[in-house]
Amino acid sequence: MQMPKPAIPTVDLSPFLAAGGESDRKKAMDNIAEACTDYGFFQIVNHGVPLELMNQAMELSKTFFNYSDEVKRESSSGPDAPLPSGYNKQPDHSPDKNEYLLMFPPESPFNVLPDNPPGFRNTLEEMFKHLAKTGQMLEGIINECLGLPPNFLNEYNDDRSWDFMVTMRYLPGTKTDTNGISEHEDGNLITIVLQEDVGGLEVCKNGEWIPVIPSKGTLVVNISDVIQVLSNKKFKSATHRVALRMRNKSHPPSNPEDIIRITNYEI
Ligand SMILES: O=C(O)CCC(=O)C(=O)O
Ligand SMILES: [Fe+2]
Repeated sequence: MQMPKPAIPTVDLSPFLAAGGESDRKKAMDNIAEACTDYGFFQIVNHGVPLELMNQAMELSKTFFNYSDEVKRESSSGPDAPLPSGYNKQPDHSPDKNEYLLMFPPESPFNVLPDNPPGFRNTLEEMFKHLAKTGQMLEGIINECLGLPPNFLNEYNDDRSWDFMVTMRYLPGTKTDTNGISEHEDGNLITIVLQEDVGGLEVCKNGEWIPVIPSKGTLVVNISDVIQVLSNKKFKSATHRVALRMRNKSHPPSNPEDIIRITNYEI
């Protein structure tokens, strides 16, 4: 008999946002510590990012990515830019099949954000602010889970101007070419991913690939290298990848070209 695959745990963050009781908070922290130790990944619900805003960001991203390459490239920072912000597409020879729009915090002078579709820029800026707030809250929680000095993670890098957010579309693969992002670990502090309902994100645990099952309104959190080092490897910076073979009968996306992610990287 085949054993069911283990699932990446989901944690309710409401005790940290509302006036939650101490015991609910402690329970959530224990779940997070266990998830970070076992997988380096967990999912969060009741995180404070409005569902309507997340839906809007996804919808407007789809509209943007459906524009022609020529229009999208109007939001590219160009080869001489000091930083790779704005629109970019992986070159044809790249093993990773995706295109993306990268931004720094809303006030960054390096941002190159599109004017269209209307409201897109503002929506992305709002998403950034919300995810940054969620990131700060998670840093506080992880700080406590690890027993670090109070506020250590929030203060270790108090210059948040290099945090960045990527809105990405995975390109349609082929039968044999299912790679969205090759396996890797993230080099930052923590990463927060808004997965669309098509999934595709997989985490490696003991050599086995475990899918992160998407669920409406849920965000994925992954521990990255900095926390792995600070925790002396207690918390894992897990190897993960995006495999686009979810275009099967069990999980068909409404339109296979609309596989959108919004990912925020706390540096
Ligand atoms: O799109 C995803 O689900 C994950 C993206 C990712 O791993 C990354 O951008 O580092
Ligand atoms: Fe990653």
